[in-house]
Amino acid sequence: MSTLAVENASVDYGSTTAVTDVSLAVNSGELVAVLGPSGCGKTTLLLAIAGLLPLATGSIRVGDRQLSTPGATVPPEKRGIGWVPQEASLFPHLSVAENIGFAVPGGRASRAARQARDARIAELAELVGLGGFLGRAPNQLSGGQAQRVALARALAPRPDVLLLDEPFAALDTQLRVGLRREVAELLREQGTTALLVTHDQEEALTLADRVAVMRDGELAQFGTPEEVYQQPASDWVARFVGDVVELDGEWRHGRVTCALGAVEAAAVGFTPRDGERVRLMLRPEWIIPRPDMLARAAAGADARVTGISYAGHDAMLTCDLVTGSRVRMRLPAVELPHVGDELRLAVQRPGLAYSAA
Ligand SMILES: Nc1ncnc2c1ncn2[C@@H]1O[C@H](COP(=O)(O)OP(=O)(O)OP(=O)(O)O)[C@@H](O)[C@H]1O
Repeated sequence: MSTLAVENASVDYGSTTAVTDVSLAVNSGELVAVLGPSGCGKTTLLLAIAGLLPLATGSIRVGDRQLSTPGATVPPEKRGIGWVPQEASLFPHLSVAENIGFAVPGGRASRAARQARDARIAELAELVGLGGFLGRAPNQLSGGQAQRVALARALAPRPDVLLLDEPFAALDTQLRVGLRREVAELLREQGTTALLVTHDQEEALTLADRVAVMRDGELAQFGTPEEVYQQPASDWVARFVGDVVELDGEWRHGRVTCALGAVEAAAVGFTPRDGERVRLMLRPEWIIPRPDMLARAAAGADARVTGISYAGHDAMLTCDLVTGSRVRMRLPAVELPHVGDELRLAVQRPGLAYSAA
């Protein structure tokens, strides 16, 4: 597999620019998720990488091959790029084996070439867990099985780069979670360089080595899942990637004085003056209860639990602060407080301060 380098790429639909000046380098064997809300340009970027749309500016390279520049686009079938679409879109009149082998040369060639092709089809069917399904027709497969065939078909010609366009979106929740984990493991085992488009934050954070967050055609942040979640580059990224607790406050000496007390914080993207109004953002699990009496003296704020949303492994608590604000706090569902309990809340790691302007 090879590296994929997208540099300053812009893509237009007539007078509408759908992708603006995006630069993205995917290392060999890396799985990168392109995450963003509907209409932000994810699919357009993928189509340009696949060679189905021309670039208005910039370039796309795989390894040392220049594949797209404005005015020159290597056609899709010559780019060495595989595509797994949202719905499997298998050829209905072909068997599973014929679908997998569709893009593998050798069908009408010598006996040795045919044998190599059949071996590749069998190997891939095994790889995606469908070794016993080679003779089946697509209409005899479940949605998850069809999507596995689509993955095997895309991997069969040994592409340099694999593009996956929301491949799990059409599957029900349980199947989606299981299949996406399997697929990520398989891609890692194969050392596949892959770009996965999704609008599902959890999918991006759990599967990818790095996440490219897109907004309105631009790259809003490109980093590891931890970076994107713990150090969002803007308040928009913070809100889009996960739950946030937002409080207005005043910046003073590296702390934000707000309804939760004087909370230590890092300013993101600006240098606040002492006394400046800022917006503090916290993840709900950064807030913890301090039920012990000693905590009374510690920084924090008194609160009453007003709601609990139980999710099995953890729970989201809604707490009303005596100062009048409301915050949400995520706790492991081991020993949970009850609605009506009074707690003292503290923040266990520095929050993020964004400009209130
Ligand atoms: N063929 C087209 N002609 C004109 N504009 C288009 C065309 N296809 C997409 N667009 C516009 O380009 C922008 C990006 O669309 P794109 O499909 O890339 O977004 P997306 O992030 O993949 O969205 P979704 O998650 O809903 O699939 C949108 O504003 C869309 O309306």
